[in-house]
Amino acid sequence: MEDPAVPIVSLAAPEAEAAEVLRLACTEHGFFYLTDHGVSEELVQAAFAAQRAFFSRTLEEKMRIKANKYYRGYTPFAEETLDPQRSRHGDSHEGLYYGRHVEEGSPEAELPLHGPNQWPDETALPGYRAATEAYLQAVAALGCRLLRLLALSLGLAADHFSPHFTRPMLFLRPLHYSAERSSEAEGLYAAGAHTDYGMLTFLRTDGQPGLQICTDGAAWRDVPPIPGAFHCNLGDMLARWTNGRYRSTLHRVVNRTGRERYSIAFFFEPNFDAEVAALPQCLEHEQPPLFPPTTAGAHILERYNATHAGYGAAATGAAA
Ligand SMILES: O=C(O)CCC(=O)C(=O)O
Ligand SMILES: [Fe+2]
Repeated sequence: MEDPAVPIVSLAAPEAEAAEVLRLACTEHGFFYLTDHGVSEELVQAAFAAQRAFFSRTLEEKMRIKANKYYRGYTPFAEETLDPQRSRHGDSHEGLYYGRHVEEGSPEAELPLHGPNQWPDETALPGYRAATEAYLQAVAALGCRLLRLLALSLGLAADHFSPHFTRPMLFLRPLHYSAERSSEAEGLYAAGAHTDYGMLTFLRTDGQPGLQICTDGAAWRDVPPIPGAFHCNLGDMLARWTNGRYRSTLHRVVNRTGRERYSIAFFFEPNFDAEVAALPQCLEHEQPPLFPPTTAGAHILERYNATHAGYGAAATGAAA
């Protein structure tokens, strides 16, 4: 077999071995494939079937669950511009956001991004909610497994990150890319170049190519899907936490096929109030931290505001 584009972390390997592969992947690539992860293919395919059914509804129907003030729900085509510098159009995808359910009126719902999900009508899309929730739960459990390995890979106790994930922020983001070909000349991208904001991202795609990464500041490299594997990558928050030792790598999606594409991203983030400050283990030779301490919530909100046209309006309750 040809060498994979980025390392493969197998959860079937002994923990110490997997942690070592993960460490190399995180320091050199910021991306890896995750295999033997235990999330059943049936569940994944059911989640994809549900999203295809949702995105095939009319715009009017989809807009009934337009992202609310908690930023959960539907975001139409071009609402997101991941690379405002190079893009002259909004990204050619539409999407959805779901998270951990937070009861309206509960103290936690006072926090930005925390609140109830908005689900499409069950009679129009029977089974949609069950398939999507089952997938969300499965990837969240996988996220917890990865946290252990991540801690071990940094030479920390396996449960180091656990206290920061007692009320995690979970963002499930089903995406539907249009068939429109990307054009660098026209500043049109399926998903513009960006780094992810948070801690860990778990991505599945429908098998269509398009995802590219840039690790050297110059060349874009394809990261083709491996059947059954997750694409995983690290976001800026983990780079901050590890004082730059673990990389948050620039990536984008380009459409060269003229075909539609579906993917489901899952962003696994700490509690809103979790403090994110450089780990002492990552401060070599008394080198000062590269970033001031922050909280997970403040960090995420800053990035949402920069990339989502609808976010500010939704969060303040203004008509978008
Ligand atoms: O759809 C993909 O392949 C990548 C999506 C992505 O990078 C993101 O949503 O942050
Ligand atoms: Fe991304």
